[in-house]
Amino acid sequence: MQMDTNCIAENRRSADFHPTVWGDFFLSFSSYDISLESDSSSVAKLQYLKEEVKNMLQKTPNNSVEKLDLIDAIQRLGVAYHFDSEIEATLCNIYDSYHELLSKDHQDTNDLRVVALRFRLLRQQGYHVSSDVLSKYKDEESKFSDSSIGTNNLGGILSLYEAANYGVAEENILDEALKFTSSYLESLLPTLNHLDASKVNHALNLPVQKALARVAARLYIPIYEEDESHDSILLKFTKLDFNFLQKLHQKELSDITKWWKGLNCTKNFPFARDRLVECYFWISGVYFEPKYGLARKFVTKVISMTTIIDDIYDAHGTLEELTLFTNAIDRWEINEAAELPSYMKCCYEALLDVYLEMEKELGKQDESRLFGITYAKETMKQLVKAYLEEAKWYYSGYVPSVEEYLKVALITGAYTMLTTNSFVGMGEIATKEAFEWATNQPLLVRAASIICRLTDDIVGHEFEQERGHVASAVECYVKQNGTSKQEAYAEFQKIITNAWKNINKECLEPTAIPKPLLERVVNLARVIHLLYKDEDNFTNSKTKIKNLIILLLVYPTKI
Ligand SMILES: CC(C)=CCC/C(C)=C/COP(=O)(O)OP(=O)(O)O
Repeated sequence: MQMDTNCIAENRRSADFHPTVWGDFFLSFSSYDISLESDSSSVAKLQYLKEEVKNMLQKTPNNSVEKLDLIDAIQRLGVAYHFDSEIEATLCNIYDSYHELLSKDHQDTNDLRVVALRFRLLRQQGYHVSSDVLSKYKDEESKFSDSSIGTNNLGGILSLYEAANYGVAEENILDEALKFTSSYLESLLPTLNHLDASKVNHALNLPVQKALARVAARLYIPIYEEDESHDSILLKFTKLDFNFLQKLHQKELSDITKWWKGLNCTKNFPFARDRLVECYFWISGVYFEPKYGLARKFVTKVISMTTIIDDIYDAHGTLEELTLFTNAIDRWEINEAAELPSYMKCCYEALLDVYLEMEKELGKQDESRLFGITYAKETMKQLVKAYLEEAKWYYSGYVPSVEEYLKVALITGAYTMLTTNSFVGMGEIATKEAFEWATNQPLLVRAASIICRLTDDIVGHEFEQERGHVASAVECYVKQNGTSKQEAYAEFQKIITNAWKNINKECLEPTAIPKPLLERVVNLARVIHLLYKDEDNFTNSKTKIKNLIILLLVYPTKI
């Protein structure tokens, strides 16, 4: 039966989200054809430079400081994906001779910059090397201090700071190092020259461990260029590669914009956030490499639909409609659409189409890979059931305990759904075992979900409460403990810090599932750090995220 939505329309909440910043802007990039690039001179140049960098990697001795610096630069510049096997082989070799190296009385082994860099590169690669190696940089009182580290040792402090971000639980020495270096770097800022200040600001804003590869690369390129010690071949290769990928991303976004226009959001979902480009930015943070093009397209569509669905549950839908919608999703059957009010029907059909299209695309490649879609749909069903649970709490004015809230709100953060959906287009590496892992709340996904939920609640709860929204973690905490909001924020920050430590731990060998899959989850957490750390830059997308999108997806880097 078709419901009359007009008669209850006046009771609906509205959040007054600002309209899309981008409109049809990316449609203009429709003519780019990557296949035409394959014989062009710019691709030949790119290939040539790539070989040069590879040669450089092969020629530089593994036990040299130059090799560590080269790997660090390649990773920071966002081109490590071209040299995965070379970097893996080098770091494996360094790890094998690590203890021997440390026991030798060698000048490099005492240089904090080098010791902390080697430690970090190995941890980043998943080797659980001991942080005790840093204890010799403490003073007699067993504290890090400027005297123990040496004045004028900016390189050493920066290197220690980056290393300290890779701590796991109970690694007090890294906690102390992070605390000391963060405040020391802050205090140095006013005294530094332009280049050093840029390095410090970059590190404080986006430590390597929390940085999305493309964002970090785009911001690091000018810093690297300004540094006289840069390698000009690597720099040239990085810029060409950045621009080449940018064109590819523009074309993908153009194609997805065509699909989005077909949904006519302004007419069909005027109450919802129209954030397609921001969603693409989110998912290209999860994977940016060319080989994940199909996966990117699929998950961008999924997350854009989820944004509309979230706004239906949080604001526009009545409880009766939401119950209908949840049941229809649970049955996942196109005929169910007939039972829904027209705005929901539109959304339901579009959502089912997204999965159907992916099923067809995957089926063309390999029928045996379709099982991933079943897992992906299942997590979408769980997500809307949790949305409904929150809507019921809202309508009954119920404020749960923090524990009860998180049981539901870690699902409504949508990171289990996005993790699972992000595996679908990743090919053979995403086995049934990997999907089982993703859907059973493993520690890594739980940690990313905690970061997502608590960061979002800290920055968003006031605006949400004003417009009428289920209690967030902040309201639940305050009610349960009779404290101030500030105390709740402080407690949640501690939980977020621990969640990052769990992320670090889960990325150490031996990992539960292959690392390229884990990387998606870590990147999901990194997106939150970037977009939600200070405010909800996704919902209010006119400033920070707009500028990042301009840097990443509009203007090429100057060659
Ligand atoms: C992770 C996903 C799916 C992102 C898509 C956009 C989205 C729903 C963001 C969170 O919005 P919100 O702050 O309104 O979320 P909530 O209503 O859960 O607080």
